[in-house]
Amino acid sequence: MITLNNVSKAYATGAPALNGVSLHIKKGEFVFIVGDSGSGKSTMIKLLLRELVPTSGDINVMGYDLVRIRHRKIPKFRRNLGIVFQDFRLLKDRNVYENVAFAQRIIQVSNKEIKRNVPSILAIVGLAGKYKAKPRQLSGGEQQRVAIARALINQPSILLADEPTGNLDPKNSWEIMKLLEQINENGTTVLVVTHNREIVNAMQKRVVTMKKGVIVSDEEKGGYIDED
Ligand SMILES: Nc1ncnc2c1ncn2[C@@H]1O[C@H](COP(=O)(O)OP(=O)(O)OP(=O)(O)O)[C@@H](O)[C@H]1O
Repeated sequence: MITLNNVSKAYATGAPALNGVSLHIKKGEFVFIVGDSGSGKSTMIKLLLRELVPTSGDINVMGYDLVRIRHRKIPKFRRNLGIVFQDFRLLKDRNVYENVAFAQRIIQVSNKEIKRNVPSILAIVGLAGKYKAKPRQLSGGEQQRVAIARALINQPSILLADEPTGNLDPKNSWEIMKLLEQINENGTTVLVVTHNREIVNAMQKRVVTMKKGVIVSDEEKGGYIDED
């Protein structure tokens, strides 16, 4: 489903952000990517989204060769991916329903289908009663649920979450992680970049640890490795 083969990425300045990274993630896995600030986690996410191209090495996601993919095929490739960020990135002047529906309008789903799909995804994320609310009327945890609904509405095979609990308190963080786990149990491959040590240790999932652009450990049912 996701294969990185000896991938390096150097920016114009500084040491390479990724340096010879190889990683294979199978369909249906739940994987945490952890590591210090600057270890290369965001760079890896950007490479998987094809926002960046590696300096060397190969990346294959869902059968797409992301080094050689043609530009016009990138939007279609990205439909396989849902993405959630630390800062939610909701449309502030639109209500919950519209924030989620928007992702379907972009790919020209009919209004009739949108009216069926949006309530059903809002029920899955536990927001059925809040469809008229604007983002500012919601808690951080609720806003992240809207973002997750938006990421899932087009039924991606892979969900990428970049620090999804970075702005949340422990209770909401835990609820969001449980929701991601449930989504994974329903068949979506889930990758979560996080600094949340307690959650990583408690969840007993695969943990890939990065340091200075290399993978220093990759463990099934792993934990958060302390620095030094
Ligand atoms: N656009 C850029 N130009 C130059 N260097 C960059 C750029 N983006 C990232 N870097 C550098 O690449 C390295 C890896 O950065 P990256 O953002 O991937 O780390 P990270 O693990 O996601 O960090 P954080 O946890 O703080 O988000 C860092 O040394 C960073 O300074």
